[in-house]
Amino acid sequence: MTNLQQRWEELADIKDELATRDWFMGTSGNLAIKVSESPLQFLVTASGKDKRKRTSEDFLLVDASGQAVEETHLKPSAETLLHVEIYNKTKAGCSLHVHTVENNVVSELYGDQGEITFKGQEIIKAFDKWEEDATLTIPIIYNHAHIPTLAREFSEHVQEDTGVVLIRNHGITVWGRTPFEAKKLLEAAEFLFRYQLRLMEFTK
Ligand SMILES: CSCCC(=O)C(=O)COP(=O)(O)O
Ligand SMILES: [Zn+2]
Repeated sequence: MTNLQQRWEELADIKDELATRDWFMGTSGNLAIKVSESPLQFLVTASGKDKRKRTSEDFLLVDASGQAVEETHLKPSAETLLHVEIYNKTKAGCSLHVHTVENNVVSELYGDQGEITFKGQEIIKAFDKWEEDATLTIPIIYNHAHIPTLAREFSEHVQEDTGVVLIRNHGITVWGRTPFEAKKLLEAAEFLFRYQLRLMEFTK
């Protein structure tokens, strides 16, 4: 199997797994995995597809500016520019974007603050924060319809090889050095969002 095929299968497996969680409602969401460093090329989901289906047209290879590397009728995800920022600025190997009801509600509740901070939660360790009083702050950015503008604002929060950003009333984007790490961060963030919403039900 070539490197490209291996990365394809890896991303397809993650897509299947996130699909079992019902995290691709209404064709939402997009995923990417780095294939080569120099030149920078990554696989990204084709736009507008039902990401619950596994097909030979699920992904296409794009370059450092998000353009398809080869002639294809497939369109890269409408949000490819966000993945472009991640791979150009960090050593991340995988980036995942999903819309869930929980991440949308949390982003709306805390959107005016521009961030949400979690503390006293064991699962914060998933973000490599091991101190007893560790806090995790997730930025929340405005959902600009103009994707280059969205990508520019998103880019301000892309500083490390791992990260997580909420886009208000839109969804979450996470990235990690490996697909395993990106998925771990996504699951941990969604756990925290569910916890927060559940807790609020009892503290009204
Ligand atoms: C119907 S969801 C609207 C677009 C979006 O936010 C998304 O995540 C999916 O867009 P893509 O072009 O990647 O399919
Ligand atoms: Zn989206």
